[in-house]
Amino acid sequence: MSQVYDRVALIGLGLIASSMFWAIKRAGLAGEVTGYARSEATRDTARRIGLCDRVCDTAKEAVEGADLVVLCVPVGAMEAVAQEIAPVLKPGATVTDVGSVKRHVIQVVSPHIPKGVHFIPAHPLAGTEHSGPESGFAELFDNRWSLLVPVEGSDPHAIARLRALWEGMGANVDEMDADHHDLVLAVTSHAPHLIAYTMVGVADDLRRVTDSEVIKYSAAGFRDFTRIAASDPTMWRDVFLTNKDATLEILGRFTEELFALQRAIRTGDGEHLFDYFTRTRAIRRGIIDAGQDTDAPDFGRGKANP
Ligand SMILES: NC(=O)c1ccc[n+]([C@@H]2O[C@H](COP(=O)([O-])OP(=O)(O)OC[C@H]3O[C@@H](n4cnc5c(N)ncnc54)[C@H](O)[C@@H]3O)[C@@H](O)[C@H]2O)c1
Ligand SMILES: O=C(O)C(=O)C[C@]1(C(=O)O)C=C[C@@H](O)C=C1
Repeated sequence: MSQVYDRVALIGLGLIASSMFWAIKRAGLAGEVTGYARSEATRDTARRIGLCDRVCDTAKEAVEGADLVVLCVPVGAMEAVAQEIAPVLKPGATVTDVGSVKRHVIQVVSPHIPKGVHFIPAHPLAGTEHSGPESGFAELFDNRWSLLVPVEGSDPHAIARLRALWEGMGANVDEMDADHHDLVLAVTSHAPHLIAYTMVGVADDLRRVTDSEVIKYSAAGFRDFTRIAASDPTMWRDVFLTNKDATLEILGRFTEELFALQRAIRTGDGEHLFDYFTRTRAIRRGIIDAGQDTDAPDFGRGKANP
């Protein structure tokens, strides 16, 4: 892979920024990568582990002269960072972000982007429950989607360049409108996280009744919930506060379906339960067949589990 940008600046040195750094280095996609994080402790850690070619003590210093600036902070911090770096953005540079919500980021960041600077929001659909500068790894984006959400009048050449960066980091790239993005992610990511947080909260409430049995006999389903519910509280608080409408819409539908299932259990309607689970099983199969669950073990599909 050849170099896509001369200089890239990463603002906020957590899971996504550190993974981007290692993926950029793996493929030689940038000449120099600078980085900035708000806390001195994070900057020290970054310097110690060689995260970024140059770690700067201010966001402005990191951004000066950069051809690409990537905002890798929680969604609720995007506006303040955009406002701070705006005066030093290089004409012709591109600003992008990796936030999990897109309409809100566009609303609060766009007004701060000077004329002559491109703004192309993005969102990699890849992550883990870990956060911070030491949690990143070069393979995070391999074979995952990264969605570009161009705003009105986005320059096609700048979009193509950002696409080349994400493809160079191993991702498959698609473009999507911001509102559609926020609705899709409310279904596939935001509501599921809230449900996991709730389920683990319920288990915690029951702790006095069950002692430590919930942990001791934790079955696979609950373990998956605990992994998701260990995700960063700041990040997820911001996601729910900024993707309010779409999340509430999906939770409304979720509650209706939950009530229907609750009723089927109470009335002994096995047919309803069986049909429902048959339909949802087919969705899982579809995801695996589309090759989008790289973590899924092969359960011998087509043999014992067709
Ligand atoms: N974790 C995921 O699974 C995931 C996946 C895709 C996208 N995202 C999005 O990526 C962004 C970063 O998430 P992450 O998982 O890398 O988070 P993280 O917690 O690992 O890192 C965030 C970094 O931003 C820094 N920061 C916070 N406020 C700041 C500010 N005002 N100025 C400068 N730095 C600040 C923090 O100190 C930290 O270093 C978020 O917007 C999130 O929604 C996360
Ligand atoms: O795998 C995980 O741990 C994640 O939660 C990653 C995940 C997701 O929901 O898939 C979380 C938030 C993002 O914005 C994108 C990806």
